[in-house]
Amino acid sequence: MFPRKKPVPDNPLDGTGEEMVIPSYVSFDDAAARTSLWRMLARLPSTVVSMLATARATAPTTVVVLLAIEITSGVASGLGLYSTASVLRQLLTTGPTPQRLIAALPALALVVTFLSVQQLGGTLSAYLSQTLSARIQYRAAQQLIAVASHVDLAAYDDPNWFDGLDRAYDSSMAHIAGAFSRMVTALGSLISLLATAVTVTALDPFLLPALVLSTLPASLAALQASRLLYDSVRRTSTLRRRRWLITRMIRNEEPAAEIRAYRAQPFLLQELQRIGGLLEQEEVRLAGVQARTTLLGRVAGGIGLGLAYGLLGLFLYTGRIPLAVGGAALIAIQVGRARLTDMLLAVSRLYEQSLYVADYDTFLTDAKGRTHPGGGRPAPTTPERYRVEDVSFAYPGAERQALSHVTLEFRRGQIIALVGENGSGKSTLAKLLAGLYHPDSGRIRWDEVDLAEADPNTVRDGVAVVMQDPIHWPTTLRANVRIGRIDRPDPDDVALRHAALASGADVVADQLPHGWDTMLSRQFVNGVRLSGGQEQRVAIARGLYRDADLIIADEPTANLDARAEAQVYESLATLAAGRTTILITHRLASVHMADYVYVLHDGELVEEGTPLSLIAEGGRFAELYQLQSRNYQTGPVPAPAEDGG
Ligand SMILES: Nc1ncnc2c1ncn2[C@@H]1O[C@H](COP(=O)(O)OP(=O)(O)OP(=O)(O)O)[C@@H](O)[C@H]1O
Repeated sequence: MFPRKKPVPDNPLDGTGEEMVIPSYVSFDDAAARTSLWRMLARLPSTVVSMLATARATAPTTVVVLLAIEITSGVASGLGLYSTASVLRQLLTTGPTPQRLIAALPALALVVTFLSVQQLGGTLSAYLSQTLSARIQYRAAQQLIAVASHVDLAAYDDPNWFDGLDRAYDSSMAHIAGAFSRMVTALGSLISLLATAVTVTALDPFLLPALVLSTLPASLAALQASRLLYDSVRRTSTLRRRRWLITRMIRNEEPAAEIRAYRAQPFLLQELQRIGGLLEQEEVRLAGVQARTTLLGRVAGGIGLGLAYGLLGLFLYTGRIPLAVGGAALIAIQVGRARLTDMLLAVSRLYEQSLYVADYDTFLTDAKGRTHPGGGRPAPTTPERYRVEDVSFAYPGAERQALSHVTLEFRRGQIIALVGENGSGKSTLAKLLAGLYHPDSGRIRWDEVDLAEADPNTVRDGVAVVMQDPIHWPTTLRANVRIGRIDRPDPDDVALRHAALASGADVVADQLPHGWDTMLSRQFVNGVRLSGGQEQRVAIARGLYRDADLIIADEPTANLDARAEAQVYESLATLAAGRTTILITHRLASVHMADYVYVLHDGELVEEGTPLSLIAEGGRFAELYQLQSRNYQTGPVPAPAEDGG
């Protein structure tokens, strides 16, 4: 069992131990994973229906052909068995051997024919089921990614979301296709089994229980072993994701320098070892319980088989069945056992995979619940007023509020600066203003439209965000800027060059070996890696190319040199005309370009006013401003002479 107590964090990378606890999101499914065998079997029909529906949506004709083939080969196997019994009957009657052989020939021909049909059907069915499985797998993975890419940003603050996503992705890639193949196998075996059961019953109805007795226990044990495996996979999913994150840090280019500079390898390796140890412990535990379960099943199966043969012997001894029928019954029992074993093993695998398919379905439902349904009032295209009304907001799962009762307002055309110390809530407020999150209480309005009721797509259309840590798309420089508004027609690159000029990205393009067509990722041939400042210029160009009414620039010049910074502020000032600009910055000198400043502290709005009035007031802003400007007045710059000369 995993420890449920928090371990003592002796490693800086130690988590709280929470990853060892089953997340609340999975508690329902976890309960399902611990359910009884009978409830487990009861869920199979819904899986079969869901798989058939997926398969029909993917390739309807193939599904029908596949089912027809399975039914044909199942019936052929039953008839083959019946013909085998006829052959035996002919061979075991009295009379000269050559005559008996000749008499058995027609039945023998039937056996060969039916077995050939069965073999041919099996081959065709395997081929069709494999191709269909591959198509189902790609379709499921595509659907999953499409749904995930549209969920609201808030999902990404919830660790359970990542667990669900990882599990569903693994399921869609590995198990959905497998579940379909298993279902075909189970269906084929079931049809064959029914045909065998009919044959056995035709020979003697009392032989049927013997058949069931000899197979059922081992198959039930297989089902139980599958359930145990699934339970274990669920319990370790967060842990495996953590291992994956750490190995990804070691594999990726970006953290490589810092890991080495800080010599952080021992910490990472120690953490990997810790996780590996826990997973190993779980594997050993699982192997033990699975082995016990399988052994019990086999012992019970052995007893069942003994009883079956005993029953057959009794029938022969008492003369209930003749020797010929006994021989045929022996073969039928063996064939029937093989069919039942095939079917129950396929069902056990199908059951196991049905749990993963359920994960996938649960994830899709969960993701839809986390996605704005679309629609709503269209946001105004050129709002005159933006209002934040008594807004409070805490990130999902966070104990502290990131914003508390914030009220402010600004008009179109203004440049608004949001300032405050680290963690004061500036970026959060900007994200709420952009409609990326919604307040827990209070409202954000563009004119009269409450963003919580607005169509998110129209809100997005009205905002250009230059993020603090912008994405670097692994594509060309040109596409990196154009992605700002991918559907904007710009045949002669006029808008592109305009945005580039204003942001300084034109200089970046001039410095690159293939100009605008340079690939911005070293993981591709001829790709390059930009410097932090160059990346920032490209991100600003992307924001400007978006040509939106509200520009949110979150620390847009943090990585820029002094000249580029001056250029960006100049451009922002020019672009601000007729638009609204929200500037988040720690460079308080640049705040002078703002019309109005809001100062946040611990999520609360503590000061507001024009830059000059705030400096004059001598409050928090003035204090931060003085602290920063002192850096420019000391050091190498000589203090002014006392006489003022
Ligand atoms: N995605 C998130 N999930 C949970 N908490 C978050 C998230 N983003 C920010 N926070 C928390 O919200 C608070 C406000 O963060 P925010 O990023 O808005 O501050 P900021 O003023 O922009 O800081 P900085 O100047 O460092 O960029 C902080 O306590 C931060 O830890």
